[in-house]
Amino acid sequence: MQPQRIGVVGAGYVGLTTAACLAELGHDVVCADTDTAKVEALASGEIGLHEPGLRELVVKNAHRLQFVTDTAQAMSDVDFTFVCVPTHVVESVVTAAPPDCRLVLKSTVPAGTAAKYPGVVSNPEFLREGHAVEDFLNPQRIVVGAQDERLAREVAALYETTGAPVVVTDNTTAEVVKYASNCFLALKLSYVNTLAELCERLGADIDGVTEGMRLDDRIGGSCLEPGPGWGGSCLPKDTRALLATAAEAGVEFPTLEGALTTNGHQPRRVVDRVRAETGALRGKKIGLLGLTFKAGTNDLRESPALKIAELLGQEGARLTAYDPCVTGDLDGIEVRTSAVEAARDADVLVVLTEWPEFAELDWPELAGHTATPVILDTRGVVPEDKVTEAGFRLVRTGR
Ligand SMILES: NC(=O)C1=CN([C@@H]2O[C@H](COP(=O)(O)OP(=O)(O)OC[C@H]3O[C@@H](n4cnc5c(N)ncnc54)[C@H](O)[C@@H]3O)[C@@H](O)[C@H]2O)C=CC1
Ligand SMILES: O=C(O)[C@H]1O[C@H](OP(=O)(O)OP(=O)(O)OC[C@H]2O[C@@H](n3ccc(=O)[nH]c3=O)[C@H](O)[C@@H]2O)[C@H](O)[C@@H](O)[C@@H]1O
Repeated sequence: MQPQRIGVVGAGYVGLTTAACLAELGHDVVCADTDTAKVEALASGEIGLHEPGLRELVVKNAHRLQFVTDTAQAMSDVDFTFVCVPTHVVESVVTAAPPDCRLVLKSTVPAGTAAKYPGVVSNPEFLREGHAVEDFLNPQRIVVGAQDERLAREVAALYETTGAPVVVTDNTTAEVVKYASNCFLALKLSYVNTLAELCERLGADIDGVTEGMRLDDRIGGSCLEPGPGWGGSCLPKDTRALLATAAEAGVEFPTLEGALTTNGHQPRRVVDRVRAETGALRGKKIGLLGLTFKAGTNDLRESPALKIAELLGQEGARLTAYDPCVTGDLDGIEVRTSAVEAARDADVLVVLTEWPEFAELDWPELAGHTATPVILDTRGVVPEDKVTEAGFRLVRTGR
Protein backbone atom coordinates (compact mmCIF):
# COMPACT_ATOMS: atom_id res chain seq x y z
CA MET A 1 0.00 0.00 0.00
CA GLN A 2 1.00 3.65 -0.43
CA PRO A 3 2.58 5.28 2.64
CA GLN A 4 -0.13 6.90 4.76
CA ARG A 5 -0.16 9.87 7.09
CA ILE A 6 -0.73 8.55 10.57
CA GLY A 7 -1.51 10.30 13.83
CA VAL A 8 -0.71 8.62 17.15
CA VAL A 9 -2.12 9.91 20.44
CA GLY A 10 -0.05 8.85 23.46
CA ALA A 11 3.71 8.24 23.44
CA GLY A 12 4.02 5.53 26.11
CA TYR A 13 4.92 1.86 25.60
CA VAL A 14 2.22 1.31 22.99
CA GLY A 15 2.08 4.78 21.41
CA LEU A 16 5.80 5.29 20.97
CA THR A 17 6.26 1.76 19.65
CA THR A 18 3.34 2.23 17.24
CA ALA A 19 4.70 5.58 16.04
CA ALA A 20 8.27 4.37 15.55
CA CYS A 21 7.28 1.07 13.94
CA LEU A 22 4.69 2.59 11.56
CA ALA A 23 7.40 5.07 10.52
CA GLU A 24 9.72 2.12 10.00
CA LEU A 25 7.05 0.52 7.78
CA GLY A 26 7.21 3.67 5.62
CA HIS A 27 4.34 5.79 6.93
CA ASP A 28 4.58 9.46 7.97
CA VAL A 29 3.72 9.79 11.64
CA VAL A 30 2.72 12.64 13.97
CA CYS A 31 2.78 11.47 17.58
CA ALA A 32 1.14 13.62 20.27
CA ASP A 33 1.44 13.36 24.03
CA THR A 34 0.19 15.79 26.67
CA ASP A 35 3.36 15.25 28.72
CA THR A 36 5.50 18.19 27.57
CA ALA A 37 8.73 16.92 29.13
CA LYS A 38 8.30 13.57 27.39
CA VAL A 39 7.70 15.21 24.02
CA GLU A 40 10.73 17.48 24.40
CA ALA A 41 12.91 14.50 25.28
CA LEU A 42 11.55 12.49 22.33
CA ALA A 43 12.15 15.33 19.90
CA SER A 44 15.83 15.16 20.86
CA GLY A 45 15.95 11.38 20.46
CA GLU A 46 15.80 10.52 24.17
CA ILE A 47 13.33 7.85 25.18
CA GLY A 48 12.57 7.09 28.80
CA LEU A 49 11.53 3.48 28.15
CA HIS A 50 13.80 0.48 28.36
CA GLU A 51 12.78 -1.15 25.06
CA PRO A 52 15.40 -2.86 22.90
CA GLY A 53 15.62 -1.28 19.43
CA LEU A 54 13.09 1.49 20.09
CA ARG A 55 15.53 4.38 20.41
CA GLU A 56 17.30 3.26 17.23
CA LEU A 57 14.00 3.22 15.30
CA VAL A 58 13.07 6.69 16.59
CA VAL A 59 16.44 8.07 15.49
CA LYS A 60 16.53 6.19 12.16
CA ASN A 61 13.03 7.36 11.17
CA ALA A 62 13.30 10.91 12.52
CA HIS A 63 12.47 12.32 9.06
CA ARG A 64 9.08 10.53 9.13
CA LEU A 65 8.36 11.02 12.81
CA GLN A 66 7.19 14.20 14.49
CA PHE A 67 6.51 14.61 18.23
CA VAL A 68 4.03 17.26 19.37
CA THR A 69 2.10 18.23 22.50
CA ASP A 70 -1.04 19.31 20.67
CA THR A 71 -3.29 16.27 20.29
CA ALA A 72 -5.29 18.05 17.56
CA GLN A 73 -2.22 17.86 15.28
CA ALA A 74 -2.37 14.06 15.40
CA MET A 75 -6.05 14.22 14.48
CA SER A 76 -6.11 16.51 11.47
CA ASP A 77 -4.71 16.07 7.99
CA VAL A 78 -3.98 12.37 8.63
CA ASP A 79 -5.45 9.17 7.16
CA PHE A 80 -5.83 7.43 10.53
CA THR A 81 -5.26 8.33 14.18
CA PHE A 82 -4.17 5.57 16.54
CA VAL A 83 -5.33 6.10 20.12
CA CYS A 84 -2.70 4.71 22.54
CA VAL A 85 -3.52 6.46 25.82
CA PRO A 86 -4.23 4.80 29.18
CA THR A 87 -7.54 2.93 29.20
CA HIS A 88 -9.32 5.39 31.49
CA VAL A 89 -8.77 8.39 29.18
CA VAL A 90 -9.62 6.72 25.86
CA GLU A 91 -13.23 7.91 25.75
CA SER A 92 -12.23 11.53 26.48
CA VAL A 93 -9.85 11.38 23.50
CA VAL A 94 -12.52 9.81 21.27
CA THR A 95 -15.16 12.39 22.13
CA ALA A 96 -12.70 15.29 21.59
CA ALA A 97 -11.77 14.11 18.07
CA PRO A 98 -13.05 16.06 15.05
CA PRO A 99 -15.94 14.23 13.31
CA ASP A 100 -13.96 13.46 10.15
CA CYS A 101 -11.03 11.91 12.07
CA ARG A 102 -10.74 8.15 11.44
CA LEU A 103 -9.88 6.78 14.88
CA VAL A 104 -8.23 3.42 15.53
CA LEU A 105 -8.26 2.25 19.16
CA LYS A 106 -5.07 0.46 20.11
CA SER A 107 -5.56 1.04 23.81
CA THR A 108 -7.26 -1.83 25.60
CA VAL A 109 -10.89 -0.82 26.18
CA PRO A 110 -13.80 -2.65 27.80
CA ALA A 111 -16.02 -4.65 25.45
CA GLY A 112 -18.66 -2.40 23.94
CA THR A 113 -16.62 0.84 24.06
CA ALA A 114 -15.89 1.33 20.35
CA ALA A 115 -19.38 0.31 19.24
CA LYS A 116 -20.74 3.44 20.99
CA TYR A 117 -18.90 5.64 18.46
CA PRO A 118 -19.73 5.26 14.74
CA GLY A 119 -16.71 4.86 12.46
CA VAL A 120 -14.21 3.98 15.19
CA VAL A 121 -11.94 1.02 14.40
CA SER A 122 -10.69 -1.41 17.07
CA ASN A 123 -7.15 -2.69 16.66
CA PRO A 124 -5.98 -4.16 19.97
CA GLU A 125 -2.25 -4.42 20.62
CA PHE A 126 -0.58 -7.60 21.86
CA LEU A 127 3.03 -6.49 22.34
CA ARG A 128 4.96 -7.45 25.46
CA GLU A 129 7.08 -4.92 27.32
CA GLY A 130 10.76 -5.56 26.76
CA HIS A 131 9.92 -6.99 23.30
CA ALA A 132 7.75 -4.15 22.05
CA VAL A 133 9.52 -3.48 18.75
CA GLU A 134 10.06 -7.14 17.93
CA ASP A 135 6.40 -7.95 18.71
CA PHE A 136 5.05 -4.98 16.74
CA LEU A 137 7.09 -5.70 13.62
CA ASN A 138 6.56 -9.48 13.78
CA PRO A 139 3.05 -9.85 15.21
CA GLN A 140 1.49 -13.29 15.58
CA ARG A 141 -1.82 -11.79 14.47
CA ILE A 142 -3.47 -8.51 13.56
CA VAL A 143 -7.01 -8.12 14.88
CA VAL A 144 -9.17 -5.36 13.41
CA GLY A 145 -12.79 -4.76 14.31
CA ALA A 146 -15.14 -2.24 12.70
CA GLN A 147 -18.73 -1.75 11.72
CA ASP A 148 -17.56 -1.20 8.14
CA GLU A 149 -15.49 -4.14 6.87
CA ARG A 150 -13.84 -2.02 4.17
CA LEU A 151 -12.52 0.36 6.79
CA ALA A 152 -11.19 -2.57 8.85
CA ARG A 153 -9.35 -3.89 5.78
CA GLU A 154 -7.79 -0.47 5.15
CA VAL A 155 -6.37 -0.49 8.68
CA ALA A 156 -5.19 -4.09 8.30
CA ALA A 157 -3.39 -3.06 5.09
CA LEU A 158 -1.12 -0.75 7.12
CA TYR A 159 0.48 -3.91 8.51
CA GLU A 160 0.62 -5.74 5.17
CA THR A 161 4.41 -5.94 5.10
CA THR A 162 4.53 -7.80 8.43
CA GLY A 163 2.88 -10.80 6.73
CA ALA A 164 0.89 -11.56 9.89
CA PRO A 165 -2.48 -13.37 9.71
CA VAL A 166 -5.38 -10.92 9.96
CA VAL A 167 -8.67 -11.36 11.82
CA VAL A 168 -11.32 -8.92 10.58
CA THR A 169 -14.38 -8.77 12.81
CA ASP A 170 -16.73 -6.39 14.61
CA ASN A 171 -15.57 -3.92 17.27
CA THR A 172 -16.79 -5.76 20.35
CA THR A 173 -15.34 -9.09 19.23
CA ALA A 174 -11.95 -7.43 18.66
CA GLU A 175 -12.11 -5.92 22.15
CA VAL A 176 -12.95 -9.29 23.68
CA VAL A 177 -10.04 -10.98 21.85
CA LYS A 178 -7.68 -8.66 23.72
CA TYR A 179 -9.09 -9.38 27.20
CA ALA A 180 -9.55 -13.06 26.42
CA SER A 181 -5.88 -13.35 25.46
CA ASN A 182 -4.42 -11.53 28.46
CA CYS A 183 -6.75 -13.34 30.85
CA PHE A 184 -5.85 -16.71 29.36
CA LEU A 185 -2.19 -15.95 30.08
CA ALA A 186 -3.19 -15.00 33.63
CA LEU A 187 -5.04 -18.32 34.04
CA LYS A 188 -2.01 -20.23 32.82
CA LEU A 189 0.34 -18.34 35.13
CA SER A 190 -1.80 -18.82 38.24
CA TYR A 191 -2.18 -22.49 37.35
CA VAL A 192 1.57 -22.98 37.15
CA ASN A 193 2.17 -20.98 40.34
CA THR A 194 -0.24 -23.23 42.24
CA LEU A 195 1.40 -26.30 40.70
CA ALA A 196 4.72 -24.96 41.99
CA GLU A 197 3.27 -24.75 45.50
CA LEU A 198 1.99 -28.31 45.17
CA CYS A 199 5.41 -29.50 43.99
CA GLU A 200 6.99 -27.95 47.09
CA ARG A 201 4.65 -30.00 49.29
CA LEU A 202 5.06 -33.22 47.28
CA GLY A 203 8.82 -33.07 46.89
CA ALA A 204 8.40 -32.81 43.11
CA ASP A 205 10.22 -30.37 40.83
CA ILE A 206 8.13 -27.81 38.94
CA ASP A 207 10.77 -27.48 36.20
CA GLY A 208 10.47 -31.16 35.41
CA VAL A 209 6.68 -30.89 35.48
CA THR A 210 6.59 -27.97 33.05
CA GLU A 211 9.23 -29.61 30.85
CA GLY A 212 6.86 -32.51 30.47
CA MET A 213 3.86 -30.24 29.87
CA ARG A 214 5.55 -28.01 27.28
CA LEU A 215 6.07 -30.90 24.89
CA ASP A 216 2.31 -31.06 24.36
CA ASP A 217 1.63 -28.42 21.75
CA ARG A 218 -2.01 -28.16 22.84
CA ILE A 219 -0.67 -26.70 26.09
CA GLY A 220 2.00 -24.52 24.48
CA GLY A 221 5.43 -23.77 25.84
CA SER A 222 5.13 -20.20 27.11
CA CYS A 223 3.90 -18.64 30.35
CA LEU A 224 4.85 -21.73 32.32
CA GLU A 225 7.66 -20.25 34.42
CA PRO A 226 6.56 -20.08 38.05
CA GLY A 227 7.30 -16.82 39.82
CA PRO A 228 6.32 -14.47 42.61
CA GLY A 229 3.05 -13.66 40.81
CA TRP A 230 2.09 -11.96 37.57
CA GLY A 231 2.15 -8.19 37.48
CA GLY A 232 2.64 -5.29 35.14
CA SER A 233 0.35 -2.59 33.90
CA CYS A 234 -2.00 -4.89 32.02
CA LEU A 235 -2.54 -8.48 33.15
CA PRO A 236 -3.90 -7.53 36.60
CA LYS A 237 -5.91 -4.58 35.22
CA ASP A 238 -7.36 -6.56 32.34
CA THR A 239 -8.26 -9.53 34.53
CA ARG A 240 -10.19 -7.27 36.88
CA ALA A 241 -11.85 -5.57 33.91
CA LEU A 242 -13.01 -8.80 32.26
CA LEU A 243 -14.40 -10.00 35.59
CA ALA A 244 -16.33 -6.72 35.88
CA THR A 245 -17.62 -7.08 32.32
CA ALA A 246 -18.72 -10.66 33.02
CA ALA A 247 -20.44 -9.64 36.26
CA GLU A 248 -22.31 -6.84 34.47
CA ALA A 249 -23.38 -9.31 31.81
CA GLY A 250 -24.58 -11.76 34.48
CA VAL A 251 -21.91 -14.37 33.66
CA GLU A 252 -20.10 -16.16 36.49
CA PHE A 253 -16.39 -16.61 35.79
CA PRO A 254 -14.96 -18.72 38.64
CA THR A 255 -11.86 -19.81 36.69
CA LEU A 256 -10.77 -16.22 36.22
CA GLU A 257 -11.74 -15.24 39.76
CA GLY A 258 -9.56 -18.11 40.94
CA ALA A 259 -6.62 -16.89 38.88
CA LEU A 260 -6.87 -13.45 40.44
CA THR A 261 -7.27 -14.78 43.98
CA THR A 262 -4.31 -17.12 43.52
CA ASN A 263 -2.22 -14.22 42.31
CA GLY A 264 -3.28 -12.13 45.29
CA HIS A 265 -1.85 -14.85 47.57
CA GLN A 266 1.52 -15.09 45.82
CA PRO A 267 3.33 -12.26 47.67
CA ARG A 268 2.27 -13.68 51.03
CA ARG A 269 3.59 -17.11 49.99
CA VAL A 270 6.99 -15.60 49.19
CA VAL A 271 7.08 -13.75 52.51
CA ASP A 272 6.19 -16.97 54.36
CA ARG A 273 9.10 -18.71 52.66
CA VAL A 274 11.47 -15.88 53.58
CA ARG A 275 10.32 -16.05 57.21
CA ALA A 276 10.81 -19.81 57.22
CA GLU A 277 14.50 -19.11 56.52
CA THR A 278 15.10 -16.14 58.80
CA GLY A 279 12.63 -16.54 61.64
CA ALA A 280 10.69 -13.43 62.78
CA LEU A 281 11.39 -10.68 60.27
CA ARG A 282 11.68 -7.70 62.62
CA GLY A 283 15.16 -6.19 62.25
CA LYS A 284 16.23 -8.77 59.64
CA LYS A 285 18.12 -7.48 56.66
CA ILE A 286 16.84 -8.68 53.32
CA GLY A 287 18.55 -8.13 49.98
CA LEU A 288 16.17 -8.07 47.04
CA LEU A 289 17.49 -8.91 43.58
CA GLY A 290 15.08 -7.47 41.01
CA LEU A 291 12.25 -4.97 41.44
CA THR A 292 10.63 -4.62 38.00
CA PHE A 293 7.56 -6.77 37.25
CA LYS A 294 9.65 -8.88 34.88
CA ALA A 295 13.07 -8.78 33.25
CA GLY A 296 13.74 -6.62 30.21
CA THR A 297 11.78 -3.57 31.33
CA ASN A 298 12.15 -0.64 33.74
CA ASP A 299 8.42 -0.77 34.46
CA LEU A 300 7.49 -1.09 38.14
CA ARG A 301 3.71 -0.91 37.69
CA GLU A 302 1.95 -3.60 39.77
CA SER A 303 5.28 -5.35 40.30
CA PRO A 304 4.95 -8.34 42.64
CA ALA A 305 8.42 -7.44 43.95
CA LEU A 306 7.08 -4.17 45.36
CA LYS A 307 4.13 -5.90 47.00
CA ILE A 308 6.49 -8.43 48.58
CA ALA A 309 8.77 -5.61 49.75
CA GLU A 310 5.78 -3.86 51.31
CA LEU A 311 4.76 -6.99 53.23
CA LEU A 312 8.33 -7.62 54.40
CA GLY A 313 8.55 -4.00 55.52
CA GLN A 314 5.28 -4.31 57.44
CA GLU A 315 6.84 -7.15 59.43
CA GLY A 316 9.82 -4.96 60.32
CA ALA A 317 12.43 -6.20 57.83
CA ARG A 318 15.05 -3.76 56.52
CA LEU A 319 15.28 -3.84 52.75
CA THR A 320 18.07 -3.21 50.29
CA ALA A 321 17.71 -3.98 46.61
CA TYR A 322 19.48 -4.10 43.29
CA ASP A 323 17.81 -3.97 39.90
CA PRO A 324 19.76 -3.25 36.71
CA CYS A 325 16.97 -0.90 35.54
CA VAL A 326 16.07 0.91 38.76
CA THR A 327 17.96 3.79 40.36
CA GLY A 328 17.02 5.87 43.38
CA ASP A 329 15.44 4.68 46.62
CA LEU A 330 11.82 3.57 46.66
CA ASP A 331 9.34 3.68 49.52
CA GLY A 332 10.97 1.58 52.27
CA ILE A 333 13.65 0.16 49.96
CA GLU A 334 17.25 1.34 49.73
CA VAL A 335 18.16 0.78 46.09
CA ARG A 336 21.87 -0.02 45.62
CA THR A 337 23.96 0.10 42.48
CA SER A 338 25.16 -3.53 42.53
CA ALA A 339 24.09 -6.96 43.70
CA VAL A 340 27.06 -7.04 46.08
CA GLU A 341 25.92 -3.80 47.72
CA ALA A 342 22.38 -5.15 48.07
CA ALA A 343 23.77 -8.35 49.61
CA ARG A 344 25.88 -6.61 52.26
CA ASP A 345 25.01 -8.05 55.71
CA ALA A 346 21.82 -9.64 54.35
CA ASP A 347 20.17 -12.44 56.32
CA VAL A 348 18.69 -13.70 53.06
CA LEU A 349 18.78 -12.75 49.38
CA VAL A 350 15.51 -12.95 47.47
CA VAL A 351 15.51 -13.09 43.67
CA LEU A 352 12.29 -11.47 42.44
CA THR A 353 12.99 -10.67 38.77
CA GLU A 354 14.57 -13.00 36.24
CA TRP A 355 17.28 -10.63 34.97
CA PRO A 356 19.75 -12.79 33.00
CA GLU A 357 22.66 -11.15 34.84
CA PHE A 358 21.40 -12.76 38.06
CA ALA A 359 22.50 -16.09 36.57
CA GLU A 360 26.07 -14.83 36.33
CA LEU A 361 26.86 -13.05 39.57
CA ASP A 362 30.12 -13.52 41.43
CA TRP A 363 28.67 -15.97 43.95
CA PRO A 364 31.71 -16.36 46.23
CA GLU A 365 31.99 -12.56 46.49
CA LEU A 366 28.27 -12.25 47.18
CA ALA A 367 28.37 -15.00 49.81
CA GLY A 368 31.26 -13.19 51.51
CA HIS A 369 29.17 -10.05 51.92
CA THR A 370 26.02 -11.64 53.36
CA ALA A 371 25.41 -12.21 57.06
CA THR A 372 23.93 -15.62 56.23
CA PRO A 373 24.43 -17.13 52.77
CA VAL A 374 20.86 -18.05 51.84
CA ILE A 375 19.14 -17.36 48.51
CA LEU A 376 15.42 -17.69 47.89
CA ASP A 377 15.03 -17.81 44.11
CA THR A 378 11.41 -17.18 43.08
CA ARG A 379 12.30 -17.10 39.36
CA GLY A 380 14.46 -20.18 38.84
CA VAL A 381 17.26 -18.03 37.42
CA VAL A 382 20.10 -18.80 39.82
CA PRO A 383 22.48 -21.67 38.85
CA GLU A 384 22.17 -24.25 41.61
CA ASP A 385 25.62 -25.80 41.23
CA LYS A 386 27.52 -22.49 41.31
CA VAL A 387 25.69 -20.93 44.25
CA THR A 388 25.89 -24.11 46.27
CA GLU A 389 29.60 -24.38 45.54
CA ALA A 390 30.00 -20.78 46.77
CA GLY A 391 28.52 -21.82 50.10
CA PHE A 392 24.94 -20.61 49.66
CA ARG A 393 21.91 -22.55 50.75
CA LEU A 394 19.50 -22.29 47.80
CA VAL A 395 15.72 -22.38 48.24
CA ARG A 396 13.68 -22.38 45.05
CA THR A 397 10.03 -21.82 44.26
CA GLY A 398 8.49 -25.06 43.09
CA ARG A 399 10.91 -27.40 44.81
N1 LIG B 1 2.14 -1.56 28.09
C1 LIG B 1 1.85 -2.59 27.32
O1 LIG B 1 2.63 -3.53 27.17
C2 LIG B 1 0.54 -2.66 26.59
C3 LIG B 1 -0.49 -1.76 26.85
N2 LIG B 1 -1.70 -1.87 26.19
C4 LIG B 1 -2.75 -0.88 26.42
O2 LIG B 1 -2.39 0.33 25.75
C5 LIG B 1 -2.84 1.46 26.49
C6 LIG B 1 -1.66 2.36 26.80
O3 LIG B 1 -0.75 1.66 27.62
P1 LIG B 1 0.78 2.12 27.80
O4 LIG B 1 1.34 2.50 26.49
O5 LIG B 1 1.43 1.08 28.62
O6 LIG B 1 0.58 3.44 28.68
P2 LIG B 1 1.68 4.49 29.12
O7 LIG B 1 1.27 5.00 30.43
O8 LIG B 1 3.05 3.94 28.93
O9 LIG B 1 1.51 5.67 28.01
C7 LIG B 1 0.36 6.43 27.87
C8 LIG B 1 0.76 7.81 27.34
O10 LIG B 1 -0.43 8.57 27.07
C9 LIG B 1 -0.19 9.92 27.45
N3 LIG B 1 -1.50 10.56 27.63
C10 LIG B 1 -2.34 10.46 28.67
N4 LIG B 1 -3.48 11.17 28.43
C11 LIG B 1 -3.33 11.72 27.19
C12 LIG B 1 -4.16 12.53 26.36
N5 LIG B 1 -5.38 12.90 26.77
N6 LIG B 1 -3.70 12.90 25.16
C13 LIG B 1 -2.45 12.52 24.73
N7 LIG B 1 -1.63 11.73 25.48
C14 LIG B 1 -2.07 11.34 26.68
C15 LIG B 1 0.64 9.81 28.71
O11 LIG B 1 1.36 11.03 28.95
C16 LIG B 1 1.57 8.65 28.36
O12 LIG B 1 2.77 9.10 27.75
C17 LIG B 1 -3.58 0.90 27.71
O13 LIG B 1 -4.95 0.79 27.39
C18 LIG B 1 -2.98 -0.47 27.87
O14 LIG B 1 -3.87 -1.37 28.49
C19 LIG B 1 -1.90 -2.83 25.25
C20 LIG B 1 -0.92 -3.72 24.94
C21 LIG B 1 0.39 -3.70 25.58
O1 LIG C 1 -1.76 -6.01 27.30
C1 LIG C 1 -0.58 -5.91 27.63
O2 LIG C 1 -0.10 -4.94 28.20
C2 LIG C 1 0.37 -7.01 27.40
O3 LIG C 1 0.36 -7.83 28.61
C3 LIG C 1 1.29 -8.91 28.60
O4 LIG C 1 2.61 -8.43 28.41
P1 LIG C 1 3.49 -7.82 29.61
O5 LIG C 1 2.62 -7.09 30.57
O6 LIG C 1 4.60 -7.09 28.95
O7 LIG C 1 4.07 -9.04 30.41
P2 LIG C 1 4.25 -10.63 30.23
O8 LIG C 1 5.53 -10.90 29.55
O9 LIG C 1 3.03 -11.28 29.67
O10 LIG C 1 4.39 -11.02 31.77
C4 LIG C 1 3.32 -10.74 32.67
C5 LIG C 1 3.69 -11.19 34.06
O11 LIG C 1 3.73 -12.61 34.13
C6 LIG C 1 4.98 -13.04 34.65
N1 LIG C 1 5.37 -14.30 33.98
C7 LIG C 1 5.35 -14.40 32.62
C8 LIG C 1 5.68 -15.58 31.99
C9 LIG C 1 6.03 -16.69 32.78
O12 LIG C 1 6.31 -17.81 32.26
N2 LIG C 1 6.04 -16.56 34.13
C10 LIG C 1 5.71 -15.39 34.76
O13 LIG C 1 5.72 -15.31 36.00
C11 LIG C 1 5.95 -11.90 34.34
O14 LIG C 1 7.05 -11.94 35.20
C12 LIG C 1 5.06 -10.69 34.54
O15 LIG C 1 4.98 -10.34 35.91
C13 LIG C 1 0.96 -9.82 27.41
O16 LIG C 1 1.94 -10.86 27.34
C14 LIG C 1 0.97 -9.03 26.09
O17 LIG C 1 0.60 -9.88 25.00
C15 LIG C 1 -0.01 -7.87 26.21
O18 LIG C 1 0.00 -7.08 25.04
